[in-house]
Amino acid sequence: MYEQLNPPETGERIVFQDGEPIVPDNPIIPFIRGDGTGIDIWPAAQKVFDAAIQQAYGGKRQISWFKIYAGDEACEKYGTYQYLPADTLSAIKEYGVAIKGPLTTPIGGGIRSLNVALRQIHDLYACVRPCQYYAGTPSPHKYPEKLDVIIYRENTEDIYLGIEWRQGSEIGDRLIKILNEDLIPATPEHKNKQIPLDSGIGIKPISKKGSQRLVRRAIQHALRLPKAKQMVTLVHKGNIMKYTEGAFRDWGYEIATTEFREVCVTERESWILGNKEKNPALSTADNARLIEPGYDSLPPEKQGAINGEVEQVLANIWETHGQGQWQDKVMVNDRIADSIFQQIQTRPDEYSILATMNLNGDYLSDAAAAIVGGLGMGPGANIGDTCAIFEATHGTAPKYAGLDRVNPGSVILSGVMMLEFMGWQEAADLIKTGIGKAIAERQVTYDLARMMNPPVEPALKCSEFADAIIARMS
Ligand SMILES: NC(=O)C1=CN([C@@H]2O[C@H](COP(=O)(O)OP(=O)(O)OC[C@H]3O[C@@H](n4cnc5c(N)ncnc54)[C@H](OP(=O)(O)O)[C@@H]3O)[C@@H](O)[C@H]2O)C=CC1
Ligand SMILES: O=C(O)CCC(=O)C(=O)O
Ligand SMILES: [Mg+2]
Repeated sequence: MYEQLNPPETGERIVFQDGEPIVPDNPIIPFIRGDGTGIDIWPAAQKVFDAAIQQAYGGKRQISWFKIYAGDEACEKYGTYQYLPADTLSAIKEYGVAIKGPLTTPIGGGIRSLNVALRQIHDLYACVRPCQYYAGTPSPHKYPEKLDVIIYRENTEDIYLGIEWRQGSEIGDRLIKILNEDLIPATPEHKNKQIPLDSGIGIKPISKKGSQRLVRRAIQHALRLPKAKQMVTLVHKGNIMKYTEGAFRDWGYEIATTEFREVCVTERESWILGNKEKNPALSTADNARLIEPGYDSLPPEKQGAINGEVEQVLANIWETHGQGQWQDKVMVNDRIADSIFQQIQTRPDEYSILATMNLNGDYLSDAAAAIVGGLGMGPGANIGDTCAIFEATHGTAPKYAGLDRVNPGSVILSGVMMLEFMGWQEAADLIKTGIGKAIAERQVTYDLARMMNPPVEPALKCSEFADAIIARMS
C-alpha cells in the first residue's frame, strides 16, 4: 500500500475513539527527521525517548519507530519537488500519532509551508504550546518561573490558509477592481475607502466552527488543570478586525456560556455577580456603572444594553454561579493581542491558557518561549479528533545544521507531550526529571550556556545534552 515505505514488522496502530487515543503497549509511531538541525536533534531526542520508556516499563512497553519522509529527505528518496509524498500523509493518517522535526519553508515564493500543510491536511486544528519554566534555565526575565501558560492556537485557518494573490497578478487585480468598484461602495460602513491598485492581497477567513472547536478544547484542557489555573483567555485584535478577530472572541464566549454553562463564568459575569454579593441592595444601573467605565456618558440605548446584560446575568446564573460559586468555575476572559504580549511579561502569573487565532498564536508562542529559556525549550503538539503530530515551536535553524550544536530540548519536550497524550506518564516524568537536573547542574547546550551567569564553557553538544538527560532520569 505504500510506494516506498516499510512499516515496522512488530507493533500496532494507535486508534482514536471519541477524540482520545487508544494506545497499545507497542505502538508504531511514524517520525519525520526534519530539515536543517533536524539531522542533529532527531537522533538525540529518539535516544532519550527510548531510554525513558525502557527505564519506566522495563520492556513491557516500547515504541516501534517508523521512519517517514518530508522536506529535503523526501526529495532525495521520492524525487525532485516531492516534499510531502502521499506515503507520508497516508502513514500519519493510518498510525494516528506522529512526531516530526522542523521543515524548511522558503520565504516569498516556491512551496508553501510543509508544516502548515501537514496540519491542514490532517485537520489538526489545535496547536498546543506549553511555556513552562525549568528551574535554573537562564532567562532575560527576572521572574521567569511566574510564566506557566499553554497557548492553544487555531491551526487550520486565518491567513495560514494561504489564499493570497501577488501584486500585479491578473486575479489579484480583478479582485481589487471588484472590491473597489462594487463591494466596498455597497457597504456603507466602508464609506469611500479604496484599496491601492498596486497591492498584493490576502484573505483572512475565521470561521465559527474553527474558532469554537479550538476554544472547546482549550476549556476542556482548563478543566483538567488545578483550580487556580482554570482560566482561558481569548486573545484577539477585535478592536480593529471586528468580523474576524472580534468574532473569534464572541464565538469563544458563546461556547463558554452555552456548551460549558455549568462550569464556566466570564470575567464580566464574575464582576456583576461579585458586585451583587458585596452589596445585595445594589441597583441594576449601579452594577452596570461598576462594570462599564464611562457608563454615565454613554447614550441611553447603550446604557440600556448594559443594564440588560446585568439583569440577564443575575436572572440566569445567580442561582448556579452566585454567592461565590463562580470562583470554582473556569474563568473565561479576553485580552487584546498587543496587550497580552506585554501582560505575559509584566503580569505572567495572571494567565493560564491563551486561546488564539493562528497568526497571533504563532507570534505569541515564540515570545512566551523566549521568557522560559528560548526556542530550544519550546515544545508543541498539533491535535485533531483523529490524529496528532508533535513538533517543536522552532524551525530548522539552518546555520547550525549538522554541527551537533543546537538544543534538542524542544523536540524532547514535544515527545514528553506525546508520551503524556498516550498516557505514558511515567516515561514522560523521567524525561522531565532528567532535563530539570541537567539544567540545574549547568549541563546545557550553547543557547542556555551563553545566558547562564557565569556562562558555561564549553557548552554541551546536542548529542551530549541527550546523554546528560538520560544519565539524570532517576
Ligand atoms: N514547525 C516548523 O517546522 C517550523 C519551521 N520553520 C522554518 O524554519 C526555517 C528557519 O526559520 P527561522 O526563522 O530561522 O527560525 P528558527 O526557529 O529555525 O531559528 C531562529 C533562531 O532560534 C534559535 N533556535 C532555533 N532552534 C533552536 C534550537 N533547537 N536550540 C537553540 N536555539 C534554537 C536560534 O537562535 P540563535 O541564532 O540566537 O542561536 C535560531 O537562529 C524557515 O524555513 C522557517 O519557515 C520555522 C518555524 C517552525
Ligand atoms: O512552517 C513554517 O515555515 C513556520 C511555521 C511556524 O512558524 C510555526 O508553526 O510556529
Ligand atoms: Mg512560529
